[in-house]
Amino acid sequence: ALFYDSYYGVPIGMDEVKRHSKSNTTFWCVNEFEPCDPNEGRRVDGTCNNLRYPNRGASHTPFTRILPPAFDKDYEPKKAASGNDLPLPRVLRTNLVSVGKVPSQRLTQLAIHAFVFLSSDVVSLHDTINYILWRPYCCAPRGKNDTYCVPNKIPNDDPVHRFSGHRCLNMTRPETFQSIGCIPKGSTPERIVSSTPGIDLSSVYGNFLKNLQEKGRLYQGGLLKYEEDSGRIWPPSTKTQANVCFLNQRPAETRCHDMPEDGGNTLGGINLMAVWLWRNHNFIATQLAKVNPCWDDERLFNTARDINIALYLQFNYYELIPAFLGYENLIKDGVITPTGEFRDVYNEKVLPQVSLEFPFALRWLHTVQEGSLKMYDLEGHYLKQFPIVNLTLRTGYFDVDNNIDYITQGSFRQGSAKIDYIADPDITEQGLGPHQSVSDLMTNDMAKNRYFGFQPYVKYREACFGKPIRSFYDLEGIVDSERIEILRDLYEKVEDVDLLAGIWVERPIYGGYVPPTFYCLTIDQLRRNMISDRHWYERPNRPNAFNALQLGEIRKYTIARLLCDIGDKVTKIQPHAFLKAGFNNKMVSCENIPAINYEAWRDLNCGLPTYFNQYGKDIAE
Ligand code: HEM
Repeated sequence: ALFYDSYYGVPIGMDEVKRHSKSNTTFWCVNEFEPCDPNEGRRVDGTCNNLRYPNRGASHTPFTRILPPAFDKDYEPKKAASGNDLPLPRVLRTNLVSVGKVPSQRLTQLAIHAFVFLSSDVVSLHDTINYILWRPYCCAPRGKNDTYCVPNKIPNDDPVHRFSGHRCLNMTRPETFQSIGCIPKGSTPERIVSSTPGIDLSSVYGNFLKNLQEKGRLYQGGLLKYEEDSGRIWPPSTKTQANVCFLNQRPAETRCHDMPEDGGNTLGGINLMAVWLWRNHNFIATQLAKVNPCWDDERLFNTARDINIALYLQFNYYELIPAFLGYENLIKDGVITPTGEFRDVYNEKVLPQVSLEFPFALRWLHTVQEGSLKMYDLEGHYLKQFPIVNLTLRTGYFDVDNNIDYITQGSFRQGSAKIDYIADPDITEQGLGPHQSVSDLMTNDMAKNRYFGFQPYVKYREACFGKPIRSFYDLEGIVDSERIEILRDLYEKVEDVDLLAGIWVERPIYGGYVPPTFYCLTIDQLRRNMISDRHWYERPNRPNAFNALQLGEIRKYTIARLLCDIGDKVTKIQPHAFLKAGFNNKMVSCENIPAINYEAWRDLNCGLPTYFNQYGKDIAE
């Protein structure tokens, strides 16, 4: 095996490995992997994606930054230009984002589930687990002596908590290479997370080969392990009571997934998508086995995983992201191609990394999370609702009372929250449901803005759009006047405005529905993914690349097809299921939702006839 320093990206000797082993930092600070084979497909642990820098792309490797960091002394959050403290995060949140419930008439809950799942592919849970489980005391006197604790103050005149008496919101600092001990303290804090930076279904296949082998693979027919319960297929479950599904209401609720990573047991939306894409792997493997009876488990598994990741990228890039950022915008900016042909923009000089700004910008979507998960029967009749924030770490709920059937129906029938500067009260006042007595996700978002050391909003705005902003007047046309007035009340100068505050108040981008700076930070990463990923599914020149026929099949895929193939009792759905059903998007039988023809993967060596003629045309059509 090879040993690489996870931060510096260079090979290290056994002495160094032993030193880490002694100080218990091997897991975080050392990447151990087998030498690269240029013809091998995508590795689960992300190594060998870039053949020159083989540990880049693995977990625990550094983020990149779009703009260099800006901190105060000792890497504490920066102050206002005047040297005064910046406004409290909670004050910014309560003033800049209103609270209420306004249902979107355009986007469905499914779009939000898919987005949160996408973000879970590139971050990890430990920063949240830190304050929920390991340091629940940051608001208590004990928290004062713990340098990890950085709780958020609630002012006396808070619109909600002047009545409740709460004066503090629990929070801890983000974990960094410095705090873990990979690199010396005293340098710019660099965030560390466990997911691989690639958008590669980390929440399904995990980030480490050993976990996938032990918890994922069935070693039969290319399948992932699964359980059947009341006619439904689930990922395998933990058999002990001591598991991460803390909120399971026993004795009825017992299910807790035992997957290679725990992400699938966390937020409701991530859980749903993880179950669906887990099942989808087995659906694909089964189809492949039908057309290729001579393929062994290994080949079926690897091909099914490659296709599953490709389908996921296809619906993210061509369906989900356009529903927010605008289809034409994404074509113009080179994020997607309208032609459907191969596309090869790989550049080995660009390392497979995620910008720190990307998952941070995605937090803006907290404003679009509808708090009540509505459930419907198979005919679309409303049945009941449940607060989604109370589903975190409560996998068991999905498996009782047919809930997953009704939640699945709700996912494409219920609207998300509207994009409108208004956030759901469950997000702003509860956030973590029963896990904390009080929490405001968006106050934490604002506080993290500062602990990540992002430069001011105006610097990002200038980096994205060129034009400098020198005064609050320059925000005219970018931000509505009433919100400029609030910014002016809160901040001394326009150059003090935090990045997230700017994103919260911007007017949506032309041709799309998101704030322009969110757009800019998001497409930067979406482009980086395809440029830096040697295994990008649209490439004709990657190991085991799809042929034109196969890519053509992948291009047909939609989230509606996913639910038709593996959703619980889904027999009809609208073709664009991230958007609400309506005049141009009528619900139809699943038979009318384009499906993948797995004949495109038929291997003539298996000796069965093919359904395609030599021009790649489906003879059966
Ligand atoms: C039920 C709804 C949701 C809950 C309960 C929830 C909860 C949380 C929590 C507790 C955090 C950590 C806050 C902190 O920094 O202390 C967080 C961060 C985050 N959330 Fe959500 N969230 C929800 C919905 C969403 C949605 C719809 C998205 C869409 C993309 C999203 C994306 C993110 C991202 C990207 C982060 C940052 C993660 C990181 O950098 O480690 N969340 N969320």
